Amino acid sequence: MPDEKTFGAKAHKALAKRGPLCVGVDPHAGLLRHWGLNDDVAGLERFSRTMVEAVAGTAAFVKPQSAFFERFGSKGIAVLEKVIADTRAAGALLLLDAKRGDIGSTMAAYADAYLDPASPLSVDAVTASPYLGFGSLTPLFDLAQAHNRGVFVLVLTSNPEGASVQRAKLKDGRTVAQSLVDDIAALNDDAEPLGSIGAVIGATIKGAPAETTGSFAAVREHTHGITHASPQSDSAHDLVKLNGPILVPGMGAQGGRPGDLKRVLGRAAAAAIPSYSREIARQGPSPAAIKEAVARTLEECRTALRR
Ligand SMILES: O=C(O)c1cc(=O)[nH]c(=O)n1[C@@H]1O[C@H](COP(=O)(O)O)[C@@H](O)[C@H]1O
Repeated sequence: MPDEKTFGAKAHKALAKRGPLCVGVDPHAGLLRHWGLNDDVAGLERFSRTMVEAVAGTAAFVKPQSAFFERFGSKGIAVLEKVIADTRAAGALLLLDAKRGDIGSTMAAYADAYLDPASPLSVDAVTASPYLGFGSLTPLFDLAQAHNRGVFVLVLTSNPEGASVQRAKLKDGRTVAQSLVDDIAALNDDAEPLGSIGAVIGATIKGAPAETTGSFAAVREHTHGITHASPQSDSAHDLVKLNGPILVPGMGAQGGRPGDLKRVLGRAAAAAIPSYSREIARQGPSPAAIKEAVARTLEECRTALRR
């Protein structure tokens, strides 16, 4: 029986209603300059709140990147709190890109910061790094479940350096990335219509899932010098069982295109959340130009995912 209150159900509904798009709010110093703003707290606030005002009524998801706010200290965090409130009011789901990962006891404090409804930084879902071990994220998963929030676990990141860790092989022959997918799948288990634990898979990764290649070429291609390779292993990025939303960064500025969504995700592309930051923000500061870019990008993603 589907539980409509869970983050997975809300993400599923948002994808169906608003369409497959996440807009990142990444106030780079260069973008502030491009908008004619100073690289200070006032510039940060003007940029971020203009972005939210232009996109959060249309895009299903808005994803502020915490680092750009943190660099201004407490005043920057205060702006992030306003961004969170504005996004909520406009009806988009809030993903905070914080990429936290620590020992379990500290992870519990991160969970309180981002997923406890009483926190001023409380959001719908947060990104997390599993490289202290997937199990170290358990406090985050537990609080997410308790409060109907979500977690997006980094699996195959959009940067080329990620492959050296993520494509490395475990003793059982699976890649680290595949073991993460399997761990997430176990948490999402029989959730309907979608589990609340998501994966992050960059649009820029090379190769394709096992289901479309029928081989493990994808894994071999993306090794950047590391030798993997046994075709009999069951370790390509097989996403079919994931049963969770898939955040797909690397779109636009990093070279990912809507046509990459199906190439990278195969059948799991139905749960794709393509995410663009700089490509959309570069169209500013005119809110009308930002809105236009959102509408055009959403249509391109819709079309690519329909095919
Ligand atoms: O978790 C993320 O959002 C993320 C994961 C990843 O693999 N690659 C990646 O670029 N990101 C984030 O997505 C955003 C990409 O920004 P643009 O390249 O400007 O679209 C940045 O905020 C990154 O920190």
